[in-house]
Amino acid sequence: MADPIIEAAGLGIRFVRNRRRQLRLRDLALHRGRRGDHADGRFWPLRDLTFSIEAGDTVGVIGRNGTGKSTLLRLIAGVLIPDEGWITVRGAVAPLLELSAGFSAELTGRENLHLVGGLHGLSPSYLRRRVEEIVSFAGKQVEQALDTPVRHYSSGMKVRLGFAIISHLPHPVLLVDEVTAVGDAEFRQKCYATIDRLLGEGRTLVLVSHNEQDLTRFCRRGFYLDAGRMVVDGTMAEALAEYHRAVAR
Ligand SMILES: Nc1ncnc2c1ncn2[C@@H]1O[C@H](COP(=O)(O)OP(=O)(O)OP(=O)(O)O)[C@@H](O)[C@H]1O
Repeated sequence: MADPIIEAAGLGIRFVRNRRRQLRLRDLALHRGRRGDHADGRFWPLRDLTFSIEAGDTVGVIGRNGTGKSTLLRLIAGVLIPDEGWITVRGAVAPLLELSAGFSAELTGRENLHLVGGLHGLSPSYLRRRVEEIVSFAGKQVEQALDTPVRHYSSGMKVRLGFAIISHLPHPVLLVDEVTAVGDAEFRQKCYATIDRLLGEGRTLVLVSHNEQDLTRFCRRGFYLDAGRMVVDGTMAEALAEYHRAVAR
């Protein structure tokens, strides 16, 4: 059998909160005299995660706010480096994460398309051949503003262009973080149709969402995270059931 496309063991990462900015009298009283992760602002948003994902798996990640879901996607994307354990991804990753985050405000839509596409490993000739298709996918407004600096784009236009670029990557691993929560109804339909098409091609999906319909629609498998730990690695229905039980407690 082929090796898993994503594999992690004992995976953990530590963040440091900016205590100067966040320090409050209440915190001072709470932490005085105590030495621990939180006392100096250091904490583990994710710890001790062990899992493997096979090519073609569709995994939904559920959990309360701030339990490390987006951090997990950023570790898979290679944007963050673990402090403990390891993670291996055997294939290129198309990250539908912060969709307009990589854009340079002073560059035009067209220039950003080449920049971001290039950063994700697409060759200039491949990009030139696909520009029309990508731009038409992004919609009329973006098409008309293609040679305007991105700082004049609305947030919806930036997200559309970002989605159009990333969804055209041929990469086998697709990471999606609440992308269907942004944009209007038409954009959402486009997102759904695109994700369906990409999954039909056998891509591997890791989806973070609070939208249970989306999770159930796209994912066979489910991870339920709580306080940075893996509580359930099972079917999507099992992960959702445990999450509901925890929320009701
Ligand atoms: N760069 C960072 N530096 C310090 N702390 C961070 C950083 N990024 C995230 N955090 C903190 O790490 C924890 C996990 O954040 P993460 O975004 O992974 O949670 P999440 O489960 O995706 O939350 P949500 O459901 O609200 O999107 C949170 O406490 C968050 O405030």
